[in-house]
Amino acid sequence: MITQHIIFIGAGHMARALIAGLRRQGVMGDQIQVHAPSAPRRDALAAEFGIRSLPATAQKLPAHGVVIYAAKPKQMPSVLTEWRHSFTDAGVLFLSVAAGISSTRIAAELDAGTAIVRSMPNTPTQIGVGATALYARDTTSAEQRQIAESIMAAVGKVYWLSDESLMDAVTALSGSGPAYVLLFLEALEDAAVLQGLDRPTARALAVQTVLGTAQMAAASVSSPTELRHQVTSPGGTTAAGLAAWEEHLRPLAQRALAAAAERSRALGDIKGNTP
Ligand SMILES: NC(=O)C1=CN([C@@H]2O[C@H](COP(=O)(O)OP(=O)(O)OC[C@H]3O[C@@H](n4cnc5c(N)ncnc54)[C@H](O)[C@@H]3O)[C@@H](O)[C@H]2O)C=CC1
Ligand SMILES: O=C(O)[C@@H]1CCC=N1
Repeated sequence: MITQHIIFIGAGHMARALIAGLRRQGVMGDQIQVHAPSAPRRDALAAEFGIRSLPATAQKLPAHGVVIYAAKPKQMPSVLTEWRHSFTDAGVLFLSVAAGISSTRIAAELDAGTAIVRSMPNTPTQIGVGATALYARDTTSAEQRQIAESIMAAVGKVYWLSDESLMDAVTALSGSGPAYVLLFLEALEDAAVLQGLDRPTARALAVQTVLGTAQMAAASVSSPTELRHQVTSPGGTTAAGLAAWEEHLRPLAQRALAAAAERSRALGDIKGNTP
């Protein structure tokens, strides 16, 4: 059970996905507060989820609270400057979801000894099926690691990394991944419409096919390759379709993940990042 007070800095898409997931899991509205400069944005979250809405200005943190950094990477320096003195209270955990920003960088801006966990969740957390990678600095106690894990496990699957440099690859895969899958769904839907299906039927069949296949892969001990062979009759329709996919898909996946990982590394260069 999550009993800690959870303080969100940032009221955007990722904060909303996490808050929605935590509330669905029974975390109480009065355990969660959200800080952001835009009152309409944070007030909308407060109204939707029954949580507290507060300005972006720093305030005293509750003992053993968890601060979830969910503003943009480029806002991290000014936010840390604003909040750094609030972290002097023992037991507060800083849990970042920001792409690219290393825990070493965060630690340099906060009191030595502040507990820091860096994470990379994704938007399916909002319905409890997220994928989150976590990395803890050695200033983080076993109990605080467990708290970070409980928060992210409440909204999906959790994977610990022992090497923080892998976070860029994780960001490229599961952090950005929902957008790739959604683009794939759009492309399948449009291609099916081109083949004559009406749009609602095309969309429903595309979504159910991706969902069912992902569930089958998750439930199976067989590899994706073995499962794919079960679908592929010699000389059949699947083999014909796969030949077209094979021409581009693997090199494209490599290019896409390399580009996203490179962008993650660039976001970590706080002076050079733009979004
Ligand atoms: N959207 C996604 O799928 C994922 C996003 N992330 C990370 O989550 C973070 C937030 O991303 P999004 O929610 O997509 O962005 P967003 O643009 O939707 O939200 C950013 C929020 O930060 C707030 N903000 C700006 N300045 C602030 C300040 N000084 N103090 C407090 N709040 C401030 C804004 O008002 C806004 O509510 C980023 O660091 C991103 O790298 C991580 C995983 C997935
Ligand atoms: O696009 C981004 O930068 C963020 C990080 C992972 C998903 N969205």
